[in-house]
Amino acid sequence: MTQDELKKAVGWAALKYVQPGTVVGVGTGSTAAHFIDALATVKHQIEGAVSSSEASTLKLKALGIPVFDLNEIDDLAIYVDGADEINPQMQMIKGGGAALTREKIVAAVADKFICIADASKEVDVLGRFPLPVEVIPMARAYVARELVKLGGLPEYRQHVVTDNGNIILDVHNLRILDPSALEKTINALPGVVTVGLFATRGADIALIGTPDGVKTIEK
Ligand SMILES: O=C(CO)[C@H](O)[C@H](O)COP(=O)(O)O
Repeated sequence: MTQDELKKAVGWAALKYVQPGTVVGVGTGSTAAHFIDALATVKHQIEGAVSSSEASTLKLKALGIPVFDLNEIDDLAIYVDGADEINPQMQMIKGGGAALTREKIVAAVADKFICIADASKEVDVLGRFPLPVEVIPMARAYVARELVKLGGLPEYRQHVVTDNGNIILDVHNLRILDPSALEKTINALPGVVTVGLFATRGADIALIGTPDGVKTIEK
C-alpha cells in the first residue's frame, strides 16, 4: 500500500466517530483531506463543520458541507486531524501544513481529538520532524536566537505566510524528552503565537494506517 492509501484508510475510518446532527471539527493536510471526502458522504446527516484552515474551509465548502465560525459553536464532540509525528503517549508534532495555531484552537474546544496518521508518523521520541513554531514576523530573529539557546536549529520557512499573517520557524535538531515542558517554554517566548507541540492536550484516539489495516489506540 502506498502512503496515500494508508492516509485514505484512516481518513475514512474516522467517519465512524461522526455523530448525526453534530458539528465536526476538521483538520488540515492530505490525511484530513481524505476525511473531508468521507465526511461529504454523510453531509446531509451532520450540521456542518468547523475548520482549522482556509484550505480545509475551501474543500469543505466545495463539497457542500456548511462551515461554521468557531465562535458560533458551544459544543464540539470531535476534532479529526493528521499529525507529523505521534508518540506512544499520544503527544504530537503538528504544523507541517502551517495550520498549527488554528488546529490547536479547534482541538482545545473539542471533547475528543482523533488523530489520523499513517504508520510512518509513529515515533518513540518526538523531534525527528522539525518542530514548527508560528511567530509574529517582527519577532522572527529574537525567537530564533531563543530557540538556539534551547538546543534547536531554527530554519525560516521561506515563502510561507500562515492564515493568521505570521511566519513559521521549523526547529531541527531536537530530541524532545519532555514534550509538555518544551511546549510551555516555547509558548512563553514573546512573539511566539503557538508551538506545534500538542503535548499537554494530545490525542484521545489515534487511528494508525498500517499495511495490515487500521490500528486504533485509545487513551
Ligand atoms: O499539522 C498539520 C497541518 O498543519 C497536518 O496535520 C500534518 O502536517 C500532517 O499532514 P499530512 O496529513 O499531509 O501528512
